[in-house]
Order: sequence, then structure tokens, then C-alpha cells
Amino acid sequence: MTAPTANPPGAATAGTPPDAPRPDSGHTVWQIAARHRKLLVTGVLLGVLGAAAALGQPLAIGEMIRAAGLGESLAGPITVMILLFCADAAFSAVHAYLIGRSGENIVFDVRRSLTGRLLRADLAAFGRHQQGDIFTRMVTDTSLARVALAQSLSQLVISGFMVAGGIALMLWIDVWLLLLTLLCLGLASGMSVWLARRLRIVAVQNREDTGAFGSDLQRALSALPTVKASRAEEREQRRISGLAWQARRSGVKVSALNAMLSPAMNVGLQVSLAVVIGVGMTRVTTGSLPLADLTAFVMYLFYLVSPLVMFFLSIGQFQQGRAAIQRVDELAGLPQEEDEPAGPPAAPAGGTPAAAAADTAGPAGEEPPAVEFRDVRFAYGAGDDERDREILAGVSFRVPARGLTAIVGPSGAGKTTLFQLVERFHRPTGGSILLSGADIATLPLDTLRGTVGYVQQDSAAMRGTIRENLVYANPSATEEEIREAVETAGLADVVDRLPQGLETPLGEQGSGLSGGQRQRLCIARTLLQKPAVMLLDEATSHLDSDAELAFRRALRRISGRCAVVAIAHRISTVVDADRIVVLEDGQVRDIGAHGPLMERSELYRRLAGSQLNAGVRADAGPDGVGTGAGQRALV
Ligand SMILES: Nc1ncnc2c1ncn2[C@@H]1O[C@H](COP(=O)(O)OP(=O)(O)OP(=O)(O)O)[C@@H](O)[C@H]1O
Repeated sequence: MTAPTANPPGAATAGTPPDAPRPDSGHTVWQIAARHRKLLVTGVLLGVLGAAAALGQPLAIGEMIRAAGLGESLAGPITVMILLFCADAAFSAVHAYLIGRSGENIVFDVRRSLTGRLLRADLAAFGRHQQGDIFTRMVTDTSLARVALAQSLSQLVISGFMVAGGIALMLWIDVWLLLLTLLCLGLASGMSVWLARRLRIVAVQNREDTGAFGSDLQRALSALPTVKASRAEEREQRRISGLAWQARRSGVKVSALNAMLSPAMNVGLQVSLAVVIGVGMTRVTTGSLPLADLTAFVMYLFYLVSPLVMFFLSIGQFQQGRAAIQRVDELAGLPQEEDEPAGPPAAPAGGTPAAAAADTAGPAGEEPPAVEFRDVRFAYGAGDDERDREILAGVSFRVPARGLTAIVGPSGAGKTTLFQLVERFHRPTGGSILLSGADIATLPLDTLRGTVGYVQQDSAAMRGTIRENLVYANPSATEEEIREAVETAGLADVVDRLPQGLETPLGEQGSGLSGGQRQRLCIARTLLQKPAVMLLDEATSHLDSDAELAFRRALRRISGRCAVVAIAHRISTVVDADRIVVLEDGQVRDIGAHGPLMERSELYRRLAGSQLNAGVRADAGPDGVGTGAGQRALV
């Protein structure tokens, strides 16, 4: 039997980028666009050649009129005309293709770079952005940026060239007629520039409004069961419709300004056409201007209509694109996780940090602790008082390389924060955390996170099959390893009962499995990673008594192979832990085994009695950011 190929959830199955990522030479939209300048410039040059061919056409027609008036052969002028038409068509077609292609290349590179920066963003900074807004910037704003950088810019150059060339040729034909034309067009152009400026301001507002609508929609949809259970459909619809209305209002303003741009130019052109024909015909009748020249002049005026309108429309479009580019660049500017080791390299490639930390391991032969907290201090601090509050106030304890260490404490004591610091989602504000004797600040993130397995509180399963979820952190896991992990995590019965077994598809956030099953899935996934340290955050809170007993046995087995640190609200899960760290208000109150702690620690006795202590704090941000899980559960 051959094992089905496993792809991580969300892995691309089609349309995989043809080329490997380029070395990052800047991530702003302009810097990325600059990398595609060759194709862009070639496209623009061909467009200019097409425009030049178009500009030659009125001259050729004038020549034809002159030849007809003199009774000469028309074969020459007609041939020139046909050649000019063909050249215009061919250059314009290739120009449109190249500009379209470079636009797609730019937006692809922008999205690729942005995806990488979002995935590597500092979690704290990422958490301050609304997800719906991120999607709007990623999808809609990047499309607008493409239009601005490819179509609008090239149109600006080409129509600018057409206008300049047309004016030069009109000057050559008759200076007075040109001055009259410019007077009329100047007024219209001034009006158009003013409109384009206004358009940019309104376009920025419209992008913001659309982003706000997307964010709120996403917020409600991601918590749809809560919305329904709270009978909040009406309220949500009103609120989201209100935001949609704001987006509509600013969108209408954009349309109004856009709509005024072309007529402003058209009116200018029509007035100048009337003036030129009136004055020109008078001069033709007095004999001071040949009819062929007036015909060519009027044709140029007609030829100017489209480029002039395009020129000002492109300015408008470009202004909208600049607003989008600004928003994309803001997203690309998200602070990134620092992956520069702060000291000398601490671990050989692919190895655990232990070897590099041999000098910190103490007496020869003694294994350094798997994890050590040394006087660790931490505040989520972002300037405001509440977040500056110290969550961890000098935490010190050691986790031996083997065995089960439990962390217990009231809700909000800082237990999850401890784990997040080990994963380096945040940096301690004081003290240090050592992994097998090496300061985690000196470790490459990949080594750190490869060594530490983390089962989160809100067990994070994803859309995809059970198999895809399982092998997410270790795509090359064998069938045997998968089976062992599934059994160890107590998920074997569940998988065996499913008709499609490991190939059962799961919905968003792993829907299709119960909370407890999802949690076991995440535990199995972490086991497959073969970590040296396993962090389990409330990993047993969803398990029933039988499953919990089986899991405790599994824990013992796993903790014989690696260090296991488990946060547990159920004291029953950790009664047989090798050591229990009792945490309260960001400080270690006691460390010991269950028996002695029951005798000497009043806090521990209280926790053992109540299983779950929690206090409600009212500072929850989006998605409950800023609260412990117990606090969130009470909201
Ligand atoms: N992203 C955040 N920004 C600001 N404050 C936060 C953030 N995450 C947590 N906190 C605060 O830090 C404190 C500790 O939270 P933590 O999640 O570590 O507690 P916990 O002991 O794991 O709680 P629980 O048992 O309820 O899960 C809480 O008071 C919480 O309000």
C-alpha cells in the first residue's frame, strides 16, 4: 500500500510560482516595481512608437489633400497612411501586452513579498491590525497598485507624448491657432488637475472605509456561532451595513470626481474646436491659411481628445493607486520577528542547542536543564499604563531534560505568557531564558521552534485533511510515525471510526472534530515534530476522564523521552508530575511535588480545590487579545 502524499494545509496545488523568491532588495511597492523596469520601459517605448505612428497620420492626410488638390498621384500618401495605421496597431498591441504582463509581475512580487512579511511579522504588531483590513490591503489595494504602476504610468507617458507631439506639430502648422487652442485647454487642464488632487484625498478615504467594512465583516463571520447564540444578527447587520454605507459614500465621491474629469477636458476641447474652426475658416477664406493646413490642424485637435482625457484620467487613476500603494507599504512595514542571534551561534545546523551550550552545562557530564527561567521579567507594554503592567516579575525555575513539569496558578497568573516567551513570540524585558543551557536570544528562530513543540491553548487545527494537519510541522513523517503519534495522543479510536480515516477533510479551524479531538490532533502534530521540549498549554482541558487517564499515561511515556511542561487547570492531570511550579501574579510561589505542596502551600490547596480560578478583567482587545484563556472563557 502506498502512502498518500501529504501536503501541508493550504499548500498550493496549482499555479505554483515558477521561479524561486528573489533576494530581497527592498519590500516597498516602488522598490519592487523598480525590479520590473526593463519590461515596463520596453512596453512604454513601444507605446510611444505607436503614438508617433498615430501622430504622423494627420500629416499624411494633409499631404493627401494637397496631392488631390494639385491633381498628383495619391498612391504614395495612401501607402504611407496604411503603413502608419499598421505600425500604430502593431506597436499598441505589443505595448498593451507588455504593460499588462509587467503589471501582473509586479503585483505577484508584491503579494509574495507581503505574504512572507505577514507570516514573519512580530506577533504583537500583527495583533494590532484588523484581519479584514489586512485582506483588503492584500487583495484589493495590491490590484489598484498594479493599475497605477503599469497602466496609469504608461498611459501618462504615452498620452503625454501624444499631447506634446500633437502640440509641437500644431505649432509647426500655425502658431496663432495653437495659442487659441492652448488658452481654452489651459483652463480645462487647470480644472482637471484640481479634480485629480481632490480625487486622491477621497480615494484614500474610500480605501480606509472599504478596509473598515472588510474588517468588521471578517470579525463577525469568524465568530458566527457567537453572533447567532447572542441573537446579534440584526445588530451586526446594522453595524456592518453602516460601514458599507460609509464605503459607498466615499466611493460615490470618487465616482463623481472621476466623472467630472473627462467632461472638464471634453468641454475645453469642444470650445477650442469651435474657436479654431471659426477663426481658421475666416483665414482660409481670406487666403492666409491653406485648407490642407486647417484640416491637419483640426485633425490634430481631434487626435488630442483621447490622449488628453486619458492623461488626466490616468492622473486620477494614479492618485487612487498611490493611496493603495501607501496602504500596502504600511502593511509591508510591519515589524518583523528578529532572527539575528544576539550572540555567537549557539547550535549546529539541525541540532539541538545543547552542544553549543556545553560550556554553560555545569559540572562535566551533568545535563543542563531543558529550560531555565532566570529572573525573567515581562510586560506587554505598548506605552499605555495597563499594558506596561509587569505580567512576570522575576520568574526563576528549571525544567529538567526529562520528566513532567506542571505549571499551575490562577487565571491571568502569566502561565501562557511563559510559554510564549519560550517560543520567542515576545522578548523578556529582563532576565533570560535558557534552552539546554543556551540563551534563546542567541538561537536562530528555526532551531528554537524546531526544538520546542508547542500545543496552544486554543488548539489550532486548520482547514485540510487530518493527515495534512498532523504532518504540518514535519511534512516528511512516515506512516509509522503518524500512527504512533495518533495513538500516543489518544486519537486512534477517533480516526479509526471515521470512514475516510486520516483523509477526512476538516473545515475552518478544524471544524468537524470536537474540541477535545482537535486538541488531541494538535498534540499528535506536536509529537510528530519530535521536540526536545514539549509545551502543553491546558492540553487536557477538553479531555473526558477516560481520555485524560490515557493521556496521563502517554504524558509519562513522552516525558521519559523529552522534557514536558504542562499548564493544567485540572490538578488531577498533574498530581503525578515530577515537579509542580505554582505561579501567582507573575511570581513563582512554590515548587514541589503534589504531596508536599498540598501540605505546605495554601495557594496550591486552593487551586486543587477550585480547579479554575479566574477574575474578569475588562481590557480584552480584538479576539480577546490581552486576556488569559480563563478570562476569555468568562467573557
Ligand atoms: N497580548 C496581550 N496584551 C496585553 N496583555 C495580555 C496579552 N496577553 C495576555 N495579557 C495579560 O497578561 C496576563 C497573563 O495572561 P496569561 O494568558 O499568561 O495568563 P494565564 O495564567 O495563562 O491565564 P489563563 O489560566 O486564564 O489562561 C493577563 O492578565 C492578561 O490580561
